[in-house]
Amino acid sequence: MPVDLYYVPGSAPCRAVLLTARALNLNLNLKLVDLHHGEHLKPEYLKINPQHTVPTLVDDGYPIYESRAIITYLVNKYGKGSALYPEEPKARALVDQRLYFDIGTLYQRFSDYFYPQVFGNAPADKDKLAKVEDALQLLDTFLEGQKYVAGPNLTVADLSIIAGVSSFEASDIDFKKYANVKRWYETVKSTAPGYQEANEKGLDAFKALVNSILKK
Ligand SMILES: N[C@@H](CCC(=O)N[C@@H](CS)C(=O)NCC(=O)O)C(=O)O
Repeated sequence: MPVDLYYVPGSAPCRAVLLTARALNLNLNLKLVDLHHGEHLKPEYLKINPQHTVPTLVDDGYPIYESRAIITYLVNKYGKGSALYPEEPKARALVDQRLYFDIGTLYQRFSDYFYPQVFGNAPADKDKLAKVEDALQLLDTFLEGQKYVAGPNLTVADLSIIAGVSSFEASDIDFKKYANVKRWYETVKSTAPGYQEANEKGLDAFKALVNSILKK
């Protein structure tokens, strides 16, 4: 039974899933969703994901959405014993903490700051920018003396966070001024399996979309 992934190449949460699949050497059956034409709002799609988001994974008929739930599921199911999502409770708790920091703080604050400018024609809000900078400072602190965001090994937390932080490249946020973040970014780029194919390609599509909108 194939594992289907409903996705959009430019989407950061979709890129996190593609990176995880590559790290697990797992082939996904990719199904492009045309958000622009509202394919995600059609009854067939709402049946598998009422939240109408990408990514959505369908494994043997079982749908899972929310990228961080998908990537941890993939390691649980297809990467038994993998360091990508360690089983030891404390090590796992640290990975989970980073994933929740990502969804609730880091990527959330970036979305609050940047997407109204891109998709809502809103002016840049300096208070929102200060919150993003505060989150980047926290990430920098987490990375002090650590190779990866949850310790010495690459984990799904790195894959989720790099998919989001790489999207910052489309904005005016200079995340490379945080020395630990800059070093970590280069490390993950060069050590995450299939990084170029799984993240960089979609990131280029995202940047092109942002540029085309902001130039109008
Ligand atoms: N927290 C979700 C966010 C997913 C999300 O918002 N995806 C966007 C594309 S990047 C989407 O599907 N937007 C369409 C919609 O919400 O209707 C995840 O990580 O999967």
